[in-house]
Amino acid sequence: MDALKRQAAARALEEVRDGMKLGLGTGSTAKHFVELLGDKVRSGMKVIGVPTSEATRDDAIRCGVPLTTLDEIDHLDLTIDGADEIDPALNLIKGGGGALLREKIVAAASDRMIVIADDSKWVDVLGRFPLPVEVIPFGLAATQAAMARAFAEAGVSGQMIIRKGKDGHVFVTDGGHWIVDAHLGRIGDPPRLAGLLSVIPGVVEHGLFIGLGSVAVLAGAQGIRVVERR
Ligand SMILES: O=C[C@H](O)[C@H](O)[C@H](O)COP(=O)(O)O
Repeated sequence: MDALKRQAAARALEEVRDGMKLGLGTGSTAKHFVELLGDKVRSGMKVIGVPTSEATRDDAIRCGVPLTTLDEIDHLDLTIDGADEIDPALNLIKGGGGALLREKIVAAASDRMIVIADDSKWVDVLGRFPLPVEVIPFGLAATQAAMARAFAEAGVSGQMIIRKGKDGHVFVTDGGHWIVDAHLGRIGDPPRLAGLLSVIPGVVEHGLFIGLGSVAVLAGAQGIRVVERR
């Protein structure tokens, strides 16, 4: 699986040109990309990256990739990031690693987003992977009740679980928020659910990426498949 992730990352690297401003994703697949990009930088390629998490910032520094922020620049040419699920419309579920907020800000500031993954992430319908929703701890019960109403309106339902870290304590995102993982099973209309979740005051952001992925690079046993958003 790890070899497939690296193959997808290597294929995406072919799209990177000298001088590009890049969004650097988070997770095990994006980490391969950062490492391979580091090799290119060492051989003379000039790029600058905006990391989508503290973990990716550390990786990029380790690999020698020059960094900036979206305070210093307001626009990126290309973001390369992983995903937890990808559907045929290139709607995504992201946030399994808890980085969805910065990932979405960075993807939205980019001309293009290439999603890199092993082909196990490709699904007909999103939702088997629990949907991460980043929330403000204040008023959590009220926010969860509003989320349940949004789910009902979008025709889905399921358990909501506050994410815990490996240490057993509540997982806290880079932005200081919590994550509620919603086990919905099958999300029939992702854009509708995304819209309903976005207007809940206690929801900072959710892991549905709609219309952001431009291309998916999927590595499988049969080779690499590149899918463009129609
Ligand atoms: O918050 C984490 C990100 O959305 C990741 O890109 C996503 O979870 C995929 O990670 P991985 O490449 O490790 O499967």
